[in-house]
Amino acid sequence: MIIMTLAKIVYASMTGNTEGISEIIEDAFKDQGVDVEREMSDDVDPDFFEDADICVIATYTYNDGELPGEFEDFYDDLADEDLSGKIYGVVGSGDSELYPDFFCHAADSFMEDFEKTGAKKGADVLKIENDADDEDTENIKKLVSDLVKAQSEL
Ligand SMILES: Cc1cc2nc3c(=O)[nH]c(=O)nc-3n(C[C@H](O)[C@H](O)[C@H](O)COP(=O)(O)O)c2cc1C
Repeated sequence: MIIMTLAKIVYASMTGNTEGISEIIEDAFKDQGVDVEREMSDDVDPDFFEDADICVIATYTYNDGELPGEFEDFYDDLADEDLSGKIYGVVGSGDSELYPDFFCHAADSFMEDFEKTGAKKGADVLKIENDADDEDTENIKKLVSDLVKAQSEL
């Protein structure tokens, strides 16, 4: 029996930028032959990542560095999860012109959150200016292949 790698993505998106980013992440995993599930933050329980091999968060940042409100409960619960033996990665969308001091801070917060779970970082945080352009799409593909490689080397 072949056991497939499973990647799970949770995202929050108010105006669609991060949703689009999460779709690019999903497609990149599929291109690598990885099973993938993608859910909105409102739709997931704290144990969502329990059966995942690779855990990915995609988040925008709100109100001067804050998490999206719809991610707060999941964020609080995530730190208490035991995700040892798994790989994690975080992608952020933000606006560095309007919020230069807080650019993608919610993504940084999730990197710290994951550290507490025992999961292993598979790639540095990726920060995207609003919606993903071609260069961002390439960077997302690189992040996904780094995550898959890190998982295969566990
Ligand atoms: C009220 C408000 C506050 C924001 N605060 C920040 C911020 O602190 N840091 C940041 O990088 N982006 C900030 N943004 C920009 C959004 O994160 C950015 O537009 C993002 O692409 C929105 O993602 P979405 O389309 O998935 O909702 C803010 C946007 C709004 C409307």
